[in-house]
Amino acid sequence: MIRIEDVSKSFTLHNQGSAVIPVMQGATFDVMPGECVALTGNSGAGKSTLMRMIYGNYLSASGHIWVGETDVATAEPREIIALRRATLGYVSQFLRVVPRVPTLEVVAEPLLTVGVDKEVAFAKARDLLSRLNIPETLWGLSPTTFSGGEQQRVNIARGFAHDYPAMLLDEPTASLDATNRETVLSLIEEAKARGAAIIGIFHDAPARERVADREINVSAFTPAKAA
Ligand SMILES: Nc1ncnc2c1ncn2[C@@H]1O[C@H](COP(=O)(O)OP(=O)(O)OP(=O)(O)O)[C@@H](O)[C@H]1O
Repeated sequence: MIRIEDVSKSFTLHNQGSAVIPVMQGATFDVMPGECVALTGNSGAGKSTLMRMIYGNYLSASGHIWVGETDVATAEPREIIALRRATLGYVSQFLRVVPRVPTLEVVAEPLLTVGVDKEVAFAKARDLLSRLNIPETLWGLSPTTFSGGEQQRVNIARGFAHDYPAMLLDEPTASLDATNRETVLSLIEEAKARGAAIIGIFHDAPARERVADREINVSAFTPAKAA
């Protein structure tokens, strides 16, 4: 479902004499439907950079990033938008929403966008919000004023609303209490069971050991330091 082929990346620091910093070289691996692969490696190894390239936020310098039939490395912006809408989900650590939209709508929106019936979409949103212990009294309010933990749980509910065939998870259990962490791990297990291909960064080692089928140490793709 996801195939990374010989991907490399360097950053050009335009404000520092256009210094070019190579951060990745020859990244190659794939993720099958129903499989969860955890990216590991030291801080600075390039885990987040790789996730951003797969989501199409960073352009890779070379190689291919297949998500289903789309090569994110060479896709047009409109193809990436279509991919994100139906195929590739991304649960980041922070919620970014349009102000004044009620929580229930924020969570149902990914389903409404792919044409799911309004009642079905809102029923799914209610179910996820209850599972993540967001009090019903908050569902009609915008999450902009919610606590950090509440926003994170709304973000997770939104990220799991649509059954994406491929998902990127950036520290999905970070700073959650034990009950909500358990719910998130169950959501990941359910997504795998329905065949989603998942790539995640989990600093929470027990969580990683539970949901990940394989680990890819991104340090293996760090370019050798220039002599
Ligand atoms: N936008 C950027 N401009 C310049 N350099 C960057 C940029 N983003 C990342 N880097 C560099 O790329 C390297 C990889 O960073 P990245 O954030 O991907 O690491 P990471 O493995 O996710 O680390 P952590 O576990 O600390 O989050 C680092 O050396 C970082 O300084």
